[in-house]
Amino acid sequence: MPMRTTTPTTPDTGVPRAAGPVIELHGAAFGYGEHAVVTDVDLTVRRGEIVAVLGPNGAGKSTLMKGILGLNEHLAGTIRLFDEDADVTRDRARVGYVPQRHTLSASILATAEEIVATGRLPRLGWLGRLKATDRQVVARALELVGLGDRAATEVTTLSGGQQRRVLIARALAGQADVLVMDEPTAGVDAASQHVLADVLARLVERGVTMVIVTHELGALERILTRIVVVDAGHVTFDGTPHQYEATRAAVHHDHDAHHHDSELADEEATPVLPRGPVDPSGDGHA
Ligand SMILES: Nc1ncnc2c1ncn2[C@@H]1O[C@H](COP(=O)(O)OP(=O)(O)OP(=O)(O)O)[C@@H](O)[C@H]1O
Repeated sequence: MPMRTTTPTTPDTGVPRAAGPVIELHGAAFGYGEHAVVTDVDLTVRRGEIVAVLGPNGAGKSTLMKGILGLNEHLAGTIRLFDEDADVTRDRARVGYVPQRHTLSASILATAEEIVATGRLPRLGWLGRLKATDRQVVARALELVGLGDRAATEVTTLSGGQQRRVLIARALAGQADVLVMDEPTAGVDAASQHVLADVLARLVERGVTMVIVTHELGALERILTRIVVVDAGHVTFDGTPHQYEATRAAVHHDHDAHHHDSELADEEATPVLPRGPVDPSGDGHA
């Protein structure tokens, strides 16, 4: 995995100024069949960024992530991965997917090690056999998420937070440069959220880029470099956590000024934000 560079960083995000784009969407639309769910998406994620994707239920967050991964219909615009047209990228395994935990069905009888080993499949030859080096990669991935001592444990007997870490290790075993995660902290208690955030922080130090769909920032907040809000199929905000907080504060201030004793104040966890700055690197290149 690539190491973090010593290139000068922007004070606001810590992301190297010259970090190249790993995901670039321009005017992109994704959906199912011919029905577009998210449209007009312009989004650039640079190496080393940790981007949270927020938004209400049904806003299109998962649809956008699946679009990046090539798992649904690409209906308009362009997608580039690692500076290559996504349709011709040979190495899609460089983008790892950590799905929601319920993909680990209770009926699966497999150890943590066996689940993580499936992450090697895109990297195996046509015989599909794990070699000694593959086993080492699997063991390292389990160690990296703090489950080195649980390799032989049945996944269904692990806690929710540990199962999520198994899924992260599976994506790491594919030696992904970018991890796209769907709700890694949902339903996980505060203490386990902090363990997960520590695991993700360790990955950041190794230069992994992350795009994380989440309903609430929680323990992830301290590791984020950027926040994107999706609402009703559109990106409605894209900026640093600092800019996000400032915008939220302004929205609430405005809201409170108009609804002093209204019950509406708590109605929406993610307020509809005006479109924010789209260039968190501050170098003029979105
Ligand atoms: N496989 C599918 N086929 C058809 N429509 C789908 C499919 N998956 C999602 N949708 C529709 O796309 C819209 C957006 O759903 P999506 O799951 O992307 O939202 P989300 O923001 O991730 O929501 P949540 O926070 O609840 O997970 C919804 O109207 C949903 O019904």
